Amino acid sequence: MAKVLSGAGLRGQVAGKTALSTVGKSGSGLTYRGYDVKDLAENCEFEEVAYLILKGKLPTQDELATYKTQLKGMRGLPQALKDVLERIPADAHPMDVLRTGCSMLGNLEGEHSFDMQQQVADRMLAAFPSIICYWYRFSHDGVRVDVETDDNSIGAHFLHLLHGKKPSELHERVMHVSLILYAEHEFNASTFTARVCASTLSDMHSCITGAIGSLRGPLHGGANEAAMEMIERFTSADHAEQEMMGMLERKEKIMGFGHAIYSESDPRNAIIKLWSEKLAADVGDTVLYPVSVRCEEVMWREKKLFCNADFFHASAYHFMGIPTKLFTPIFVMSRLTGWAAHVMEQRADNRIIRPSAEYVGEELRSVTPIASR
Ligand SMILES: CCC(=O)SCCNC(=O)CCNC(=O)[C@H](O)C(C)(C)COP(=O)(O)OP(=O)(O)OC[C@H]1O[C@@H](n2cnc3c(N)ncnc32)[C@H](O)[C@@H]1OP(=O)(O)O
Ligand SMILES: O=C([O-])CC(=O)C(=O)O
Repeated sequence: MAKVLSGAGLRGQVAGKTALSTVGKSGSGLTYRGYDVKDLAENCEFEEVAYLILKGKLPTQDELATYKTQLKGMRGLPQALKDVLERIPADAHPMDVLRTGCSMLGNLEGEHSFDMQQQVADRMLAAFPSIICYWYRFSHDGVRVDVETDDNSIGAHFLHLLHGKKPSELHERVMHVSLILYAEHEFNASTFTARVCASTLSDMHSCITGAIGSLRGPLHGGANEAAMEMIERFTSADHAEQEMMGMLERKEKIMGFGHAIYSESDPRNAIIKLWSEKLAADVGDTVLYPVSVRCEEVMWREKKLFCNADFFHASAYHFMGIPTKLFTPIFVMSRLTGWAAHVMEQRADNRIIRPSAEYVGEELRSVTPIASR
């Protein structure tokens, strides 16, 4: 049954056109340029999907190899950017680091013409894992990592920089799947932010910096971190159930559940849940995965609320040894493709986005001189 889409938050309003994705349409729940996300997650690497989203078609073997080589060559960071990253304290939120990193990159390598948009998007795709890991390793371990790795994928590059060693095949595959699942999602809040910014004919770095700020909130991308903070407090499935019942009674919001558009399930959940289960077996987990499953059961039984893409990402990332505060930055590393493609789409058929407001303030009145107020 489709969700009734109306009311506050612009729900149900068509705010523009897109050829990039469909969300919650009958049949396959999520498609990128006509391909079901499940199909893409089963059969593709993230770089193929990034190419699809940014350049409009799935690459051939040769095109993919050339694209990956090109991205590999763009992983380095200018010294001035490294200097800025070294000044950001260890207790900063990594999403704020990425926001600053993206903005600084725009100062150093600005988009001077829209002809550069593809190149600027590719550069960010290659540089964001370097930015986040350079800062993380410097501020937490006092190490200046060499960000120019020869890893064959963005996900492997990220895990290599983070852990100081190449990831296992399993972890690299999970990163491909995760980055594919997060890559694009129509007019969600952060993408809409990017499109509003693009509609003023602003530069790509400004659009992406704004989008990072929108994704950071716990009602959007920040939910994967909030979900992790919740599930790690539970010591067993029964304990999880008991605590969740209390939270529901107190009408607390439970992060990682519900969705603005989907009504019965988020198609990305079943996919990442399966990988979380595999990772749980790989690390011998007997707590976090069963806890997560019980949370899912309780929320459906009590509220008919389902896990969104963020919920099982929490345990999956945790099993790969990724610190919780880096969860949402990984979302950025992926969603960047959707954001940039939306910016390009907006520019190709632009009118400044400027809705109207319903005025609910005072009627017209005159100013009382300050001495008489
Ligand atoms: C993957 C990337 C994403 O951004 S997915 C979303 C990530 N965010 C979260 O997980 C945060 C928790 N979820 C929420 O806050 C909402 O479900 C979000 C996603 C913001 C959607 O909001 P909205 O469209 O307003 O929800 P709704 O109209 O379906 O709400 C109906 C009633 O159910 C409630 N509800 C909803 N979600 C939760 C939840 N997670 N925990 C507890 N209650 C929830 C709403 O408050 C609403 O209740 P009521 O009718 O106002 O009494
Ligand atoms: O579409 C939304 O509102 C949020 C979401 O799931 C996403 O951005 O992936």
